[in-house]
Amino acid sequence: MTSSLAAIPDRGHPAGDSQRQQTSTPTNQSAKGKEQAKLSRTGNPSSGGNDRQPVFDTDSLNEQSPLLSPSSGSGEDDGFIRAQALDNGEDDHQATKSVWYLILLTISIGGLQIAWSVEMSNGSPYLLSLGLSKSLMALVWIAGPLSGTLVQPYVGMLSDNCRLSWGKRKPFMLGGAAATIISLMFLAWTKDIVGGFFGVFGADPESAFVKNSIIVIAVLWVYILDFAINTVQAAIRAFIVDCAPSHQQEVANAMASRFVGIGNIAGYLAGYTDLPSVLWFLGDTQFKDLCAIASIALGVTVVATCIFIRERDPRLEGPPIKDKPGVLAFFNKIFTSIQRLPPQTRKVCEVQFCAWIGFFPMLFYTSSYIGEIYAEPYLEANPNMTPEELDRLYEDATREGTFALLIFAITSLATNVFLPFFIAPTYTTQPGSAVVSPDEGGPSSLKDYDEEKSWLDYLVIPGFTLRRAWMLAQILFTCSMLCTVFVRTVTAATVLIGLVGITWALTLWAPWAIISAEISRRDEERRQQRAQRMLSPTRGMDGYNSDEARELESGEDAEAADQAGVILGIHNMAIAAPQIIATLLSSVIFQIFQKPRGEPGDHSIAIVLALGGITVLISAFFIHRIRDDPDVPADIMSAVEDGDAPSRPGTARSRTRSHEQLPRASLERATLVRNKSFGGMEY
Ligand SMILES: OC[C@H]1O[C@H](O[C@H]2O[C@H](CO)[C@@H](O)[C@H](O)[C@H]2O)[C@H](O)[C@@H](O)[C@@H]1O
Repeated sequence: MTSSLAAIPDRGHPAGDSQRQQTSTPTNQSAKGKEQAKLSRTGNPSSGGNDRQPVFDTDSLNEQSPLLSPSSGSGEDDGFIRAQALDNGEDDHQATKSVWYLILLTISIGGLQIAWSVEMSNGSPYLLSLGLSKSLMALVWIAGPLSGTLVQPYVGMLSDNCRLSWGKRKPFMLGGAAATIISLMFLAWTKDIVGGFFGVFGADPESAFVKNSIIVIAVLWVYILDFAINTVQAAIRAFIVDCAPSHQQEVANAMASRFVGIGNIAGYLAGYTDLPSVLWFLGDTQFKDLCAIASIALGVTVVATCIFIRERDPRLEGPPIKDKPGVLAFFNKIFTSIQRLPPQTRKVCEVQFCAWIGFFPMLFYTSSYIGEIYAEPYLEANPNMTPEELDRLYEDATREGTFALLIFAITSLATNVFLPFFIAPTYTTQPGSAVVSPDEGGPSSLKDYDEEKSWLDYLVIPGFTLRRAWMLAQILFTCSMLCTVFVRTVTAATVLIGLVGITWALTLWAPWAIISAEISRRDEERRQQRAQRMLSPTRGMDGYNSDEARELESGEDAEAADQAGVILGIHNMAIAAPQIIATLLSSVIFQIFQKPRGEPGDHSIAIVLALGGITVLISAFFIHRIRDDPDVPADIMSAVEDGDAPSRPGTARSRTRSHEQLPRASLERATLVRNKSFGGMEY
């Protein structure tokens, strides 16, 4: 795998750096590596070339260097690995990334979303067309939440412990994508494959046996598909955390949510188009064509991400935790990991757990809700419709409902595109930053503040942080859902659903941004600690002495075990598990309030939606308890807010002055980086 940082412009590196990376051959790297890996005092191009500060020459220390092979055992090479580990504090991955990098990093989640939207919007009609009964449909719907609850933490755990040279997440992204594509293809062609197979043995394709076999196998493929999709989703989310720098987690996740929005709309629009007449070569039915499109989109985007974005070599992290095999051990591990979740992540999980009880009915029953409102006056006017008339009425009603979902998807995407420009930045300490005082050469970590203030900065609403926007969006959701009980026109109901598109946009963005920033910071701290350990002469190549290595193997150093994969997996459990609860609760409410098909006055869905709105209100309260700047000491924060420290991008002159005013101790802690939420036009 080639170095992505050589291919993609990276603002964190002067052009000369990346050019050198591109032109360095293994031979000349090894030749100059030995002398340049030494700690040397050289001019730092990032600081204008007029200062002298301790730097490592990263030319000879990049992860492609043959000198850095963890399997190498020579003392000299060991020295290089240690040097690189020390240098990790300022490694490529913490440098500010360009918008192109972020696009390539997150585009695969858009490809995946097309697969999701095809399954969610067309999966049920397809299975019904095969003859599956509506009552058994619930068995299929439960596959999504079930796989989300089980697969994502498992994949997270496996990928955290993966030590393949090409990365921890890429094997799961590529393997999961291949499995998703295979499942989509088999699902779409089930009738042909199963019918053809039994046909070889002379079975009648119209026989009950063949038809039932087709249904059973199709349902099986839906389960495999959901498990495969969740594998890719878990790996991509962790990949974003691993590959975006800590201070760009907000913007990376904003980008990801845009791709989710684009993927959704692309999926819905493809569903509207008469595909067999245009894409006949992909298949003779709408569902076959949709599955083919989703497969191509997923395959292309995942491969693009894997080719252009370089992961850290996980072998440099030392040996993986040896988890005990077995189902019990897995649940035990998850339970332990839940107990020691990082504080912000724990709070976000509480929010998600409550919120998704309310989101699930909104996502799944919206079209039926709008449809009921549409049908109501016709049913009142004509209580004795024939089954055919009812079918026609509900077909029109479903179209109205689907239109509302399209408005919802458009509002959501528009919010994801434009809202980031208005969000006030939060601050984070940057563990990967060099802590060097100005008199020693200036803090290179504060390069963000060198940027000129652009006109986009004037769009920012002071105090309107991502967390507050998220909280307000949840309250908006509650208000909209409570209104569903009173609304009686399709237009008004469509407006309510359009409004909750804003909530959905923030749901796809804020939680991941908050969690990812926290995990990314912790990972970086851990890398630095490891780097320090590696400098100790009593340590092994993995940075641990023999006692620590034993602890790790036995899982005693449990704190070190929880990385992005397992934490994000647990976060996904907090999304998926409440969907199971919501399914059960809503079926109870339907039992009580639902009226027979064709009878007016059925408001059962509105009741479910309104109750969901209340659980989302509880989640808004939990958001209220999350801090905007959890890791920034109060004195530093107030210095920033008072303008004593560089709070906003300003001129280099003002930056330097405010730095000189800070005491050394504060300065060291004030390796403060702005967590930008904005859209990417700034790059
Ligand atoms: O988080 C964004 C995603 O939300 C849904 O996925 C979640 O629910 C699925 C079951 O309905 C579950 O399998 C998955 O693990 C959860 O993340 C939604 O289905 C996706 O479209 C969306 O990207």
